[in-house]
Amino acid sequence: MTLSSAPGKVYLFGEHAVVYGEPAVPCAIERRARVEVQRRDDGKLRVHAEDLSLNGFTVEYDGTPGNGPDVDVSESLISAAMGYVDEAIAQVRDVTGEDDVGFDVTIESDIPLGAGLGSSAAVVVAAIDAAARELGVTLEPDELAERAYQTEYQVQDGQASRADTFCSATGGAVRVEGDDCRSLEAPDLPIVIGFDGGAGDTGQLVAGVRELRDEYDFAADTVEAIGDIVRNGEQALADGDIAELGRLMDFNHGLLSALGVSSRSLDTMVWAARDAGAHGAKLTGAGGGGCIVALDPTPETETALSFTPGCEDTFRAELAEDGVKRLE
Ligand SMILES: Nc1ncnc2c1ncn2[C@@H]1O[C@H](COP(=O)(O)OP(=O)(O)O)[C@@H](O)[C@H]1O
Ligand SMILES: C[C@@](O)(CCOP(=O)(O)O)CC(=O)O
Ligand SMILES: [Mg+2]
Repeated sequence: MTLSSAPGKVYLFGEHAVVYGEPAVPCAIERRARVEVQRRDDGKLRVHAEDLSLNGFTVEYDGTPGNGPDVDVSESLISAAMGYVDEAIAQVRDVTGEDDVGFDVTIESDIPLGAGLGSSAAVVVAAIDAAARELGVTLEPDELAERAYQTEYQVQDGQASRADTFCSATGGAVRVEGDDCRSLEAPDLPIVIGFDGGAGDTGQLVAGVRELRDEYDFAADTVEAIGDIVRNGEQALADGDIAELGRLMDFNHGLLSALGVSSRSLDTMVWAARDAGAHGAKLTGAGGGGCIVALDPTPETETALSFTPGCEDTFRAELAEDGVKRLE
């Protein structure tokens, strides 16, 4: 039995635009997915994921073809939900050369699904790390991040950046631009998260931005402008200038909203945070629903969010210094 964990993340800046080669700065947070893996010699894949619910059902899924879970939902919905784990195991079979190996996989996570906190990347990083180690192969950080990226790339139909997976694998604050991935020095940031209880479909939201960008030059310019915000943001981060970081986050949210990936509840939470005196606030991740990230060293934003209709949960997030952790 082998157990690894990996953190989720928030985007300080640059989601979506990073898919088209602009830089982005995500930051790992102390909310983790833990994946326990046990080798099976019958080649089957059995996945137990308590937190994975489809239309209100919690499923236990045996990945064997023709042996789907006993719930009243379509096969396509199930494969959409299980795609990340299936592909992560395919990457492990490939990297170890053990094409026919099977696994029992148990996933436990404190990261809400589809909410912009990178649950998919955390599950994928921890699953690849644990399954490879279960077969006696300890992956170097670069190889682990690359395999995790390939997993997201496959599942999201070729529309993924290296940002989430690199950040989850290495921890801390990182900067990703195309295939250039590096760690950044970051001050202690007063991160507050608001969660509307909902989720967005990353693949669909990325596809929507792609269509806008293909159709309108001004949408392509908007994507480039997000890149400019990120470059300014890096400087503000290096200077430890929280007020400037907040202003740039506000601007970034406006441009994401223009690209159609915000929602009423995300906007409501962003405004609640701003009204409470946060330095800045924006949606994080793919959008459509899920989480916002705000910067506020005082308790005001958390208090305001806890009274905001549509905000289901609010909490402070510590920067996760460590990426993947090898637990057993
Ligand atoms: N606890 C979990 N158990 C099993 N699968 C998970 C878990 N958390 C995330 N996943 C996988 O990640 C998907 C959500 O990823 P995504 O849509 O990219 O949102 P995000 O990465 O913002 O949370 C889920 O549909 C599921 O496939
Ligand atoms: C929209 C995007 O930039 C980030 C998606 O983040 P999340 O899966 O919503 O946490 C897509 C990507 O970078 O692969
Ligand atoms: Mg994701």
